[in-house]
Order: sequence, then C-alpha cells, then structure tokens
Amino acid sequence: MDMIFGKNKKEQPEPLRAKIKGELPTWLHGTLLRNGPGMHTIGETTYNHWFDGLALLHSFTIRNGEVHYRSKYLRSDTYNSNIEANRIVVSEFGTMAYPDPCKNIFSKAFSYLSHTIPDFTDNCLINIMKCGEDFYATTETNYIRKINPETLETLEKVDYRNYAAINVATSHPHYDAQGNVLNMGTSIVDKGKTKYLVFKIPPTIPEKKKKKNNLKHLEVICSIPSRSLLSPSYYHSFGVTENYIIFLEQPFKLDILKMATAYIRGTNWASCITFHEEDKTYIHIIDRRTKRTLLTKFYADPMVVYHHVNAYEEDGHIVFDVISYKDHSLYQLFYLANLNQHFEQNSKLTSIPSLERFVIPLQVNKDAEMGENLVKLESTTATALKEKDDQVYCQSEDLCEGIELPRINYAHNGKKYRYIYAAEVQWNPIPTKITKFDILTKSSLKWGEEHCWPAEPVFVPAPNAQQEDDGIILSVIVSTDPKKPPFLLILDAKLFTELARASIDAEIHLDLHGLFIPSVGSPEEPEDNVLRN
Ligand SMILES: CC1=C(/C=C/C(C)=C/C=C/C(C)=C/C=O)C(C)(C)CCC1
Ligand SMILES: [Fe+2]
Repeated sequence: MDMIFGKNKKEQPEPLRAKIKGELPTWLHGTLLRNGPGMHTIGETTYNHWFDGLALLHSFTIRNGEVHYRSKYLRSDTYNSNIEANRIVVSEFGTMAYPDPCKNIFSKAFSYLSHTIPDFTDNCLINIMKCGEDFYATTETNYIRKINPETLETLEKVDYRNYAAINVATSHPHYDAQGNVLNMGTSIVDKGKTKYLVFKIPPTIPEKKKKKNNLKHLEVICSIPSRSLLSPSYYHSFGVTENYIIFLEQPFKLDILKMATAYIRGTNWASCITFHEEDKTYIHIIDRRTKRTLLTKFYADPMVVYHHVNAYEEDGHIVFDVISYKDHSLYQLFYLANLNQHFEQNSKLTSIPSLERFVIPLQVNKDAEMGENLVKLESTTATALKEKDDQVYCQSEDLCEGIELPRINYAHNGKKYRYIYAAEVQWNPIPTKITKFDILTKSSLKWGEEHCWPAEPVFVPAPNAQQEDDGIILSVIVSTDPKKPPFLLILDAKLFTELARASIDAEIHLDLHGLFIPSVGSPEEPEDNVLRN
C-alpha cells in the first residue's frame, strides 16, 4: 500500500497511447480530467497526511477509438516553493511547515506572529471546476488555479478573496442548466461576523477582454450567519434542487482560535477541526428565488457529511441524500502512517459510511400537533417531527451502507433520480470495488478485480439517452499487481459490464475527483460543449 499512497509519482506530460482491450463506444469523444495528490516527499521531508500531497493532474483523452494519457504536477506557488527549497515549506491540511529556520529568539517570535493569520496553500489537489470556458484545479482554501485542460499546464492563481469575503470554499461546486457555477464558502470573523456564503459565477462575461476572469462577476446570492463566531462548521459539499439550496451546519467544526495558534503550538490544520458529538446538525434550506433561508429550524442528530449525493423536490417536500458518518474517523485514517502495508488492520473506520435520505417538509403547518410527522411522502421512512418553537427534528431513512465518492447522471442533479455510482468502502477507507446502487429496488451491481483500486466512477451519458442510466462509467484503476498496468475502465452504465479497458504503461496515482469534458468540434460530430460533470 505504501507504494500506491506514499510514493512520489512520475509525471507523464507527453501523451502516451493506451493499449485497448474491448470495444470503446464509437460516440465516446472527450477528456476525463482528474486531480489528486501525487507527491508526498520533498527532499528529506514527508507530509503526514494523504490529502497534503502535491496536486498531480491527469487526463485520458478518448478520440476515434484511441485513448491517450497524460499527467502533470500543478505548478502551484506551493509546488514551486517546495521544489526550490527542496523541502516542505508550505503548510497543508495535515502538515504544518516551518519555512524559516529561525536563528534567534527574536526572529523566531516574529516569524510566529506573522503566521497568526496564515496564507493558505494553493496546492489545489481535490477537484476540477469548469467556469465558462475556463478550468480550475480546486482545493478548500481561498485559492484556485486556472489550468489548460488539454496540456495540463498551470495558469493564473485566483484568490476568491478578491471577489467575495471568503477564507475557505468547497471544491464541490454545482452547475445549473445555463452553466453558472454555484458554490459555498465561509467568511471567518469578517467585520465581526462569521457566515456561510452561497455564490454564483456566470459562464460568460460581458467584457471581451481576455485578461478578465469570470470571478469578476461573482455574485453572492445568500448569506447564512454561523451559529458561532469562532467555530463555523466544516463542510465539503452542499445540495441543490431546482428552487432550493441545502446546507448542513454540522457539528464538525473549524476552531478558529486553535487555527490562529496552530503555528505556534506546532500542530496542523486538521487538528483544528473537531467533531462535537453532543451537538446537533442544523439543516438550512435556502430558497433560490427569495435568496433567504426558510424560517423553520430543521435539525438532525450529529453526523459528519463530506458528500451530498443529490436532492430534489417532491410534492411539497425536499428530499436530499448524503453519505454520513457517526464520527470523523475518515479524515484520521488518511494519515500516511496508517496507510502502510498493515493498513488493513491500522486503518479501520469506527463508523461506516451510510447513505441517508432526509426529507424536509416545505409547508410547516403552525397548527400541527407536537410530535406529528410532517413528511407525507409514501416512498420513504424518513421523518420530520414537529417540535416547539418552530423546530422540526429530522430523522433519515438508511438507504445503504458502505459507499463513498458518489456520482450521478448530472442531468438529474437537483431532480428526481434513481441511480448512484460510487466506490464501495467497508471498514477500510480505500475502495476495492465500484458500484451502481438502485435507490428504487435497493439493489446494486458491482465491478471489482483482484489487486485493483478503483477511483470515483464518472457517468457519461450516451447521445440521445432516453433513460437515466443510458451511458457509460469511466473509472481509473490503479493496480498493485506488478504484472497488471493501471487502466481506464469503461463500463456499460446500465448493466455494469466491462466494455473496454485502456491500459497505460506509466505510473498512475490514486486520485480524488474530476470531470468529463466532451469533445468540441470533432470532424464528424456537431459541436458539443455541455458539461458532463
Ligand atoms: C489546507 C487547509 C484546509 C484544507 C483541507 C483539505 C485539503 C481537505 C481535503 C478534503 C478531502 C480531500 C476530502 C475528501 O473527501 C482547510 C481545513 C479547509 C482549512 C485550513 C487550510
Ligand atoms: Fe470530495
């Protein structure tokens, strides 16, 4: 396992042709572009956590029955500073770095003070965001990095703070039918307040000037005050329906005072995020038309959610599905010390990921009896119990256990849907299979092979698709069998059977997230520029 986690990966900047076994769908043209950590050791120094690794972008370009692979390290300021110093000089999620070895006590004190308000990293290793014609590598700090999706070259560094007062932002934005990006970020102790901001970035901008980026037209559409000034919730994603935004203010919180003293105390950012198991999860519902939150106070039991799966409206209710945990052991397990050859024993989750369905009644009748279940949908056992003071206690329906990295047919985002494509994880956080879960029948189809470690499965719809699962699944497979090279797996999304695999004679890293960019203007195809997230 050391080999696939901790080992520095070589980049492959020149396109490398894959060896194809099976039949690629003839309509499949485009690029699967993904992101994830690729380098964990610089000189004599090693990061502590897998999420700290330097971003390695990679892509599979599929065209005319051929597949080409490339990979390139994101030339972030963090990457450049580290490589130049030949050691880790920028702090990441799980590693606090000390850039200037201090010579005397005075300069030491000065160095500590100047780090009280830290400048976060631009090592954007988590996902790729499409913003109009532009693509960005993203992480969860205030920085994103524009990239060239074809050559994987690193372009401008963009600071969200120039456009909105946010210190952290998610790397799981949503896209609406017009191509607007919808995302959320937290504004920490700005003008005496801490709040969560929902913002929108348009796909096109009026100025024809190439220099401007779309963020110049970023619009904050709603602000939700944090329940606490110094401990806002940590969140990794959020949900949307056609008319609403779902934000979980979970009891997994950033401790700002701890963050402000982390550098002096010699601890990492990760240790400043704590799970308060005695606290509740507050469910904020924002009406996209009025740009305000609903007044009813919906809440649920304490939980930790990283990934929202999907959400939709049905007969006066909002249905939303999340992968939830009873504690935050997931982030704990990605310390590289746990991901060694003994990882099967060392990295056991104390809470298994669980797919939970919550249902929010949109009309809360003032005269409803205390304790009445306000959920009137036949299709679910999720409840929302009326309590005093306009509070409603929501209990979820367990849909299934042991899945993570969920994806859907994005044409169904915010709408009623049936299928989830995900990685299967049981007590270990590293997926060994990918799965298609049918919410209606509660059954699943799986793909797995010995010594194979699959990445998040991405759904690509077939042209003229009629049904939700008319399309294919793309997943990057890393193998620990020295005789089996890594490959891009192409499955039929309906049957979950293998259509083809494209083997690559190069090193491939385990990654996190990414997207599929359909080809533009191939000679025999009409121009198609729709995002297939
Ligand atoms: C550097 C840094 C952060 C980075 C967090 C990261 C990098 C999280 C990665 C999460 C992943 C990959 C989750 C997968 O499910 C914080 C805590 C936002 C704020 C402080 C500075
Ligand atoms: Fe994620």
